[in-house]
Amino acid sequence: MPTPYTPIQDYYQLRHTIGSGGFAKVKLAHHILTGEKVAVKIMDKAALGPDLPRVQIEIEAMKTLTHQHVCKLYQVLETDTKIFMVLEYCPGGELFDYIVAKDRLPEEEARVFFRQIVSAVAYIHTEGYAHRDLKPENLLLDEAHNLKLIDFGLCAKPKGGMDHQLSTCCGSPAYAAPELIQGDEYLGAEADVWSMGVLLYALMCGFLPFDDDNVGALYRKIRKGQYEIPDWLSPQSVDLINVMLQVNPKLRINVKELLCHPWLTEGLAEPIDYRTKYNNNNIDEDCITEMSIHFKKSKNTMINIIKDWKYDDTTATYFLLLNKKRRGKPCRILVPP
Ligand SMILES: COc1cc(O)cc(Nc2ccc(C(=O)Nc3ccccc3)c(OCCC[NH3+])c2)c1
Repeated sequence: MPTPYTPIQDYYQLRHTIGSGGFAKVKLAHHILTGEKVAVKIMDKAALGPDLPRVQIEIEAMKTLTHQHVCKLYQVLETDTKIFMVLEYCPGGELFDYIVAKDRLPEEEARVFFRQIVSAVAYIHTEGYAHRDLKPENLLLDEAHNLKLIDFGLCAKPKGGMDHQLSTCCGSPAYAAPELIQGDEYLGAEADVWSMGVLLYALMCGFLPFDDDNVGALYRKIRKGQYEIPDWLSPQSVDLINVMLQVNPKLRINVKELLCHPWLTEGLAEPIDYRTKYNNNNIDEDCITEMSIHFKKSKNTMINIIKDWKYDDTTATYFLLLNKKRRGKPCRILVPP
């Protein structure tokens, strides 16, 4: 049965499936104009049902988040029955599988990864978002072995800002903060710090601080906040885990303090730089030139079209050309104008 025509094929050559989850599957694809590889997350609207609004929330979040450690959204296409999210290609797979394969990570390697995780989370918090589902499965490795945060399906942008209390319980139990599973009102940013504490523990230990097959028993352990400290952990790392896994969110370290914790800044002259390396306000010259030739527009017109950020093929072509340039490849469109 040939795949029914979808507009996605005007812009991408779809390849094999690289992942499938609840109501989505992810396929490898090539962007026709630039030749760049991407991941296309394909969702069936009917199957999404009541979860459809979560996808809209994620797409709106992804449109404002551009950061070196957040998986980039390039384009969104919608048909009557499907939603396509064209995403940054992360061939290194999940951090979860990487930890399992190595049993646990040496402290130095865990520190490099954790700096990337903290910078991604600090960035999304400054943009007003909490992720709320931080876990190794939601951190992918790109081809340069850098981490990319994915899956903002549970993220929240509280209307009243990051100090506004949230109440919906979500995310994976083993990484969920006590106040979140307690059903109390909670701050997304504080809950994300707890999840990062569980993540750091998993990175350096290879197992979870709170674990139990019985969910009730697991919740009790999380609320007690007691966990084993293996003898291979250094005193500094134990201190950091301790201040992140504080049951009382008001006693828990916050992201700003996290960025200058001694364990994280070891060997550095200043706190972790979490700012994005992208600047969507000054459009890259080489990309404008290439695109204005291909699309037969003046440079000024091309700049204004790009600055609409419609997340159509123009947005995708711009970011993918920028990616090519960053990887030292020629900033060229492969198809004749
Ligand atoms: C914002 O970024 C998002 C949001 C979201 O909802 C889902 C994803 N999921 C992704 C993105 C990229 C890949 C990927 O590139 N995978 C891959 C590529 C080549 C070889 C192997 C894997 C992705 O993979 C899903 C399977 C990973 N276990 C999911 C990003």
